[in-house]
Amino acid sequence: MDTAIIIVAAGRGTRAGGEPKQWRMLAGQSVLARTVAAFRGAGRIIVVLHPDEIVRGIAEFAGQVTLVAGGETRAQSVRNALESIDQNEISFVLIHDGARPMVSPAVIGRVRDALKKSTAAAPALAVTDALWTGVGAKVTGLQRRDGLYRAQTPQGFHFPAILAAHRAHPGGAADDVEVALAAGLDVAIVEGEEENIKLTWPGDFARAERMLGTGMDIRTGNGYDVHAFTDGDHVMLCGIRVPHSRGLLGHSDADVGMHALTDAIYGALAEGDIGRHFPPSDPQWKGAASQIFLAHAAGLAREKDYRISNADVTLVCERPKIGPHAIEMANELARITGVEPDRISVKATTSERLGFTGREEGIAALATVTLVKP
Ligand SMILES: Nc1ccn([C@@H]2O[C@H](COP(=O)(O)OP(=O)(O)OP(=O)(O)O)[C@@H](O)[C@H]2O)c(=O)n1
Ligand SMILES: C[C@](O)(CO)[C@H](O)COP(=O)(O)O
Repeated sequence: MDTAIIIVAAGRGTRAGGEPKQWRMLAGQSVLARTVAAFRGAGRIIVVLHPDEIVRGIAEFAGQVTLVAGGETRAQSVRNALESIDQNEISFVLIHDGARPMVSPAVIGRVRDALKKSTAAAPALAVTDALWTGVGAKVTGLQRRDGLYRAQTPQGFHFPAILAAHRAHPGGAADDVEVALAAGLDVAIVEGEEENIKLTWPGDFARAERMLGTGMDIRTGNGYDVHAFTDGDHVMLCGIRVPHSRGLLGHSDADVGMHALTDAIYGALAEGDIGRHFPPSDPQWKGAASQIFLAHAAGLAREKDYRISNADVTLVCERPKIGPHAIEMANELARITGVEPDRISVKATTSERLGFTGREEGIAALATVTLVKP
């Protein structure tokens, strides 16, 4: 193999906090293991580790990679790796941050291809946001963005050229393109990828998990409620006043469908039930419109970054007939919860005249909800 891959992972990850970021787990694999895996088959892999972590590196990568002790700075870590390479065996080097585990074969391929024509090549993304200068959280001026790029790795080089450039450099370069430019090398820009992020700040890990599709949290909850009939001329069901020869008995407006849905949301959030948030012993909820309860549960879900993916409510009664009102009911539940109407279903069934609903002593309702946190 005439290509060496240098993966620098000797930093302390102070901005990310906690354990050095290369060792943290990302979707069931350490960041560094994921980065190393991305380069398997692309060349001879050299991993640069903090001197105190060489033993750990041997345990994790024995026989798969060559380990080199890093230096005080990124540039010094790269230099240590370059000096360890035999010039007779290697023609090209790709230098990559261990903290960029999301690098794709496409980006690696583009850098390698560009080295056929250029002594140096690196991936980057053109700046798309407007750029300002600022002091103390105040905008002080504008910066043209034409011709500005965000640099990524792997940065690729003809080996003798980058070795000489590093030997000649005074140190302190942010990356190897800076070292190459200082030595007068031409550097080709190839297309980078948004996904090729460098894990730098604490929030970057959740972002990477989301990109890998493993950060999604999906929860389901169910709710069940019953209210007995009493004297009256209407019932409130899923927020709709339905004329009927009887009413429903309850502390609030006895909207059995809305209560079941509210409890389903609380259940998915592991937040108890309506009684916990709106105690029946509290006189202020006497005769209350149940949309207060549902809006509270939906708001709690939003506060916790969940959105309602869908909800399904089933009303169990012989009468009144629900069919003519079902769409209006679903629309009302959608309005209160703030979701699209086609994500809410309201349907009904009789219990074939069996049991308390069959004897028309009351109405029962069941609800299922799915909450998603992306
Ligand atoms: N002395 C150093 C410093 C950094 N790196 C590596 O260079 C890459 C990019 O650096 P950065 O994101 O700055 O990592 P850290 O130096 O670990 O982070 P921080 O600056 O937050 O401490 C990382 O993979 C890091 O491990 C290195 O090998 N040797
Ligand atoms: C090498 C690099 O990742 C290219 O974008 C970057 O320069 C590293 O910068 P940092 O200052 O070490 O975060």
